[in-house]
Amino acid sequence: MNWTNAENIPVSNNQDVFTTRWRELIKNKMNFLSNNIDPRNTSCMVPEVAESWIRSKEFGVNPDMKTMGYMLSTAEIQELIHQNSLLIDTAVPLITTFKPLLEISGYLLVLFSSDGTILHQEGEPAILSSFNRINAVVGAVWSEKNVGTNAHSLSMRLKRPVQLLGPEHYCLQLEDNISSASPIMNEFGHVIGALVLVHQIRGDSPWKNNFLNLQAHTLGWVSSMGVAIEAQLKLAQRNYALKMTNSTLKATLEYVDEGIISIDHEAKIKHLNREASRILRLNQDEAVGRDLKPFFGKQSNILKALTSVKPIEFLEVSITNQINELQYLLSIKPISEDDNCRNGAVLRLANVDKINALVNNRVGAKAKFRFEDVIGNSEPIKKSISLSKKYACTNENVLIIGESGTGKELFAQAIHNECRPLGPFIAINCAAMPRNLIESELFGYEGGTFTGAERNGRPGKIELAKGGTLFLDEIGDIPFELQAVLLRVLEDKQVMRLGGQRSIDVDFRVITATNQDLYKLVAEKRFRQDLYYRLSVLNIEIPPLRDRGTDQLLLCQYFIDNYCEKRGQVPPKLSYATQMRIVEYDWPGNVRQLENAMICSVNTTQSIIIDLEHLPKEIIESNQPKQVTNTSTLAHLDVVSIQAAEVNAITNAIMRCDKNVALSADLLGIGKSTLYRKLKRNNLTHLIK
Ligand SMILES: Nc1ncnc2c1ncn2[C@@H]1O[C@H](COP(=O)(O)OP(=O)(O)OP(=O)(O)O)[C@@H](O)[C@H]1O
Repeated sequence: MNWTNAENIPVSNNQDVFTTRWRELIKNKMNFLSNNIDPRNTSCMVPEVAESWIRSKEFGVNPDMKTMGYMLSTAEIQELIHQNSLLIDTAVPLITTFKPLLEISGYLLVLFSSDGTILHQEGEPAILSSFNRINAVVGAVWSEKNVGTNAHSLSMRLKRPVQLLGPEHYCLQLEDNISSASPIMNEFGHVIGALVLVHQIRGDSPWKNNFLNLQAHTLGWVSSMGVAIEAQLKLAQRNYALKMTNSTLKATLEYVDEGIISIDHEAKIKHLNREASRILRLNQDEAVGRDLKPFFGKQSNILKALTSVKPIEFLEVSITNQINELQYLLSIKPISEDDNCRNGAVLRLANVDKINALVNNRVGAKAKFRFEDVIGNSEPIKKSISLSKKYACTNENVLIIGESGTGKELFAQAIHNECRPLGPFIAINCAAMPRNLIESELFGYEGGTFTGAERNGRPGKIELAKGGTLFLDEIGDIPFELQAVLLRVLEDKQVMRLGGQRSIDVDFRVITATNQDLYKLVAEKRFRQDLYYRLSVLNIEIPPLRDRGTDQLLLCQYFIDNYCEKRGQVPPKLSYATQMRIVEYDWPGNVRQLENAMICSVNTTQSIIIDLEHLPKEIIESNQPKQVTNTSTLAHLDVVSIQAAEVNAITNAIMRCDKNVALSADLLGIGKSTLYRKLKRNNLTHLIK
């Protein structure tokens, strides 16, 4: 039907407000469309509607079009539905509840996306099919740009409910409708869609009906539906966020390699991660609701802590599952609403072995030397290396015998790295440790064992060596009374802490070292014979430095190069006389003494030569030099040639005399002209410039 001619509308004497408004609107639209008369200047026009008419005209919308909007492609529709899934899932169930009412009342309820595309609609079959005829179907885009002024576009633009009365719609096809629209906004106030309730007025003279009351109701209805959808959306969004947080938390907990258990106020399991279910040997379903207390046996302090409001940190506990008893570090964080009432707690179980490995790593309980680091080509050292390599991969205890500073620990580390490189290397010097501490150091202690001890107890070095090597240096100095305990640990491979009740399994290898004659100590009853035999299953002797021939000079250069490299310095060379003294010297302190002597010499010399005078005093003044019978000892060495010695001497003198030629010549015991000649011959004239 066409109501665009206002003159066709009969005006009766008792014409009501509604009819008058309808008539005026038609008149205005005709004036605007045909004569371009600005609709904003008319009293019956809502300004926002007038502006929308103007925009619609500017967009080039044809007010007489028969089918409205345009269709999206199937793929575009799928994408749109996916993007608006939360809105659709929330709004459609609500719209559906009104379906029976809509079907008998001549109404159509339509859900639009924020860009004006139809997402869903329900209504009376007659109105639905009449709207379908003008392309009001799911996937059709009905924006202001292509269908002109309409209620849903205006409500989304103005962010408030809007009602359009028949001729207020821009297109003729919509003029027999009263449309009430409510925008739908998300929690951030962004418009995400709109809901429209359309009432189609049928009959030839719609203006005769007073729809004022109806208008008020429909606008109220659609607005409250909009509010309800928004509330549902917020809830759905929160639920979604909560779900996401929950699954992120779950994934994080699964990833953590510690056992995490949450319990209620009675210590019943509420949730546990994969590691905890592995520790307790319970799958996650059977664990929920189970009492956690039995897993801690009779450890009364833990049983109390499980239901207490006080947190605990890193308490050593043993957990008994169906198969075995395991050591863990337990932390409990109570969850309480206030200080006195506890709702539950979260427990953390950290694997003691992993923590020990971490601590060992951090405190440097690692062996850094390998056999490649053992410097020496002499027959005696080559023999020690080859024997050590043979013994390295057996699991037997090894006793290393050698004078002080010969490299016993170096060999122990190399043996460890050959077969247990990933395990800890725990070294104890039995001579350096106070007698009263050595026992607790070795075996550890339980909490409260003695005054000054840590409250929670502490593992001993033997426990820390689990999976690796325990290196007991100067084993001859271990107190006699401890020898029996050590023997038992070595035999049983179990350790009991001081003050403890339970034995802890320890798998480790023992390497001992001594510079004493252990068998003599046995004869003197200062060392237990049974322990001696247990420790010395395999023996390795490290030769003293004086028996290693030219290894001494190899070691010298190795230590000089190493030291200078660290300091970014050019390594000096040993003069012939220095080399002679080094091989003659007896080296009572062995390699350690030689290393220190080289560090001292590098620091003393100011030049590229280490001369006799730069060696430590005891070596220079040593009055019992070892006789070098065979000068071929030095033959393979980097012996300084006479010319090189001359260059060194001249360089040295000129540097010491601050480039003063006369003084330098004096110092060298030659004349000035001879010095000039030598400088020239050796290409050293740059030194005096
Ligand atoms: N053959 C070698 N090659 C390289 N460095 C060595 C060699 N022998 C010993 N050293 C070095 O000499 C120093 C002393 O060695 P180490 O501590 O192993 O001797 P030790 O016999 O265990 O001494 P002590 O009897 O005093 O315990 C260390 O810095 C070590 O790295």
